[in-house]
Amino acid sequence: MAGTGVFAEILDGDVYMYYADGEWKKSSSGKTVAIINPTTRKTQYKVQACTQEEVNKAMESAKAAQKSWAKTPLWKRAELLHKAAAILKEHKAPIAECLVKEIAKPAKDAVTEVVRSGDLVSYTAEEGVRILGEGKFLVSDSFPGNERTKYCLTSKIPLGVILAIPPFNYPVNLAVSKIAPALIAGNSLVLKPPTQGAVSALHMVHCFHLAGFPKGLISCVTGKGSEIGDFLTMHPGVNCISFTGGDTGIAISKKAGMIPLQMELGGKDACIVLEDADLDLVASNIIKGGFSYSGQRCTAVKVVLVMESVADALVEKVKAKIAKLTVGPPEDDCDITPVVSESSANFIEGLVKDAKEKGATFCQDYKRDGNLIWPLLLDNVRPDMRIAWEEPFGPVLPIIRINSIEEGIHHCNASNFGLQGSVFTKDVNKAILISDAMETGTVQINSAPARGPDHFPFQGLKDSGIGSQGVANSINMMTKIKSTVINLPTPSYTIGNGGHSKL
Ligand SMILES: NC(=O)c1ccc[n+]([C@@H]2O[C@H](COP(=O)([O-])OP(=O)(O)OC[C@H]3O[C@@H](n4cnc5c(N)ncnc54)[C@H](O)[C@@H]3O)[C@@H](O)[C@H]2O)c1
Repeated sequence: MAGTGVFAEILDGDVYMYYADGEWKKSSSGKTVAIINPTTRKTQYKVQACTQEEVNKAMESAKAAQKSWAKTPLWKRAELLHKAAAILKEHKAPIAECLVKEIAKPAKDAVTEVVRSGDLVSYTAEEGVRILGEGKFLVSDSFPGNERTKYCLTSKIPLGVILAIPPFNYPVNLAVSKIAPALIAGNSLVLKPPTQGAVSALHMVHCFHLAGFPKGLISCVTGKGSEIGDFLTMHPGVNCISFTGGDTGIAISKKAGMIPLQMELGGKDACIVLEDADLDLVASNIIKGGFSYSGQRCTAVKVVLVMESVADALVEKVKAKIAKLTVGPPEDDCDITPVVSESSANFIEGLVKDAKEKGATFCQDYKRDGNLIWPLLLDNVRPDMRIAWEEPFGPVLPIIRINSIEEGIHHCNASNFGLQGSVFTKDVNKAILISDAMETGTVQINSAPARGPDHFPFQGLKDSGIGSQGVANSINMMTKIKSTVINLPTPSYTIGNGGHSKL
């Protein structure tokens, strides 16, 4: 159970402690932040509201710890990461329980998130020893005007202290996807978990603690993003920010100093359906893509752009599948569970009302109880409706009927987002042309958008982000190239098998 067994150490009374300098600590603020269970809408957990002074201390120890960590052999760093991964997987049940209670993630998906996170940590350790185990050797005579008088040795060096800020919807997976690459590359890390999801993240951090990482190397400071957020992101001790979330990321990018940024932000992933598409395949992908975790995924299908001639048939198939979705608490492993907060539910309701006023066709009755919103398909959505452009982050999916492929591409590209998109057709040549025309970081052919598998590159264009994620990309992003150039007094060439060089 959460907060018991090995995790009893992270709890003080009924308040979860924050982690810094290798220890679980109470904040001197005396204040706590309540974590509301989205299902019961009552306080489920409490975490420390850290002060700016405590953030400063965490930054200082991160800086000190990084210096010796960077001198720790790569294989030893990898070994510790493998150990943390195993501990994480061993304790999947209590961590999954937190995900169920804090963010209403369906029980089975919650377990999957923890196991996937353990796998991600191990994979990153392995990928890291290969990527970081290689450098480059360049010779100068390939560039015009140069003789072979310079040998350039390059290797990848750490950046320093990485600030990691994940969102609520994958508080464990999107935290380890920053922690593991940072650590394998020789960086230290300060984690600011989302409020909803903080306790899952603290349990996950304890697994790293139990693995025996040096003190100060990882810390986890809790508190309101609005209170310590700016202080963290503008902190002079931070050498790189890896952020996943919504528009907050755009504001952070503008405020952050001259440091590398990895920003994975919102999306409005379009699903373009051509006349020759396998409609059963499309319908099941729309259900999986649009409604799993109640639509609260960055890569959820967020708008369907379907050719008019097949729209009626597709809508019928999707409606039939929606009717089979179970709606209820995450503990019962329902398909549709309460959305993360009341304000999120209110926002979704605002989009639904706007669509109603402007004449969208409701394929089901709109139904809401607290934070629980029943799955809703809105047909005949038009570009003047907010739902055509905004990210509901809930189980509401708009369908826009199109009369040409160009119309679909135009709608996709008119969005300020450019995370992923998908195209359904049996004509692979058309699919490639459409993929090239869509201004998104990834296009899925004949499948719903998805971030995984976690070693695939993952990136957004436009307001959807800066940089690229995925195991290898994150490792590279959290390093910098360092060169050492050996200068020879005279050119030196090797002849190989042909004879002896004249010395
Ligand atoms: N592209 C991706 O990889 C990806 C993945 C998952 C979610 N998302 C996006 O995340 C959003 C949903 O997540 P959310 O509601 O947690 O996003 P959010 O932007 O509200 O919050 C993200 C994180 O930022 C923190 N934060 C808030 N204010 C801050 C500040 N001033 N300074 C520093 N940190 C601050 C939050 O506490 C949280 O940890 C959606 O828009 C979704 O599309 C994107």
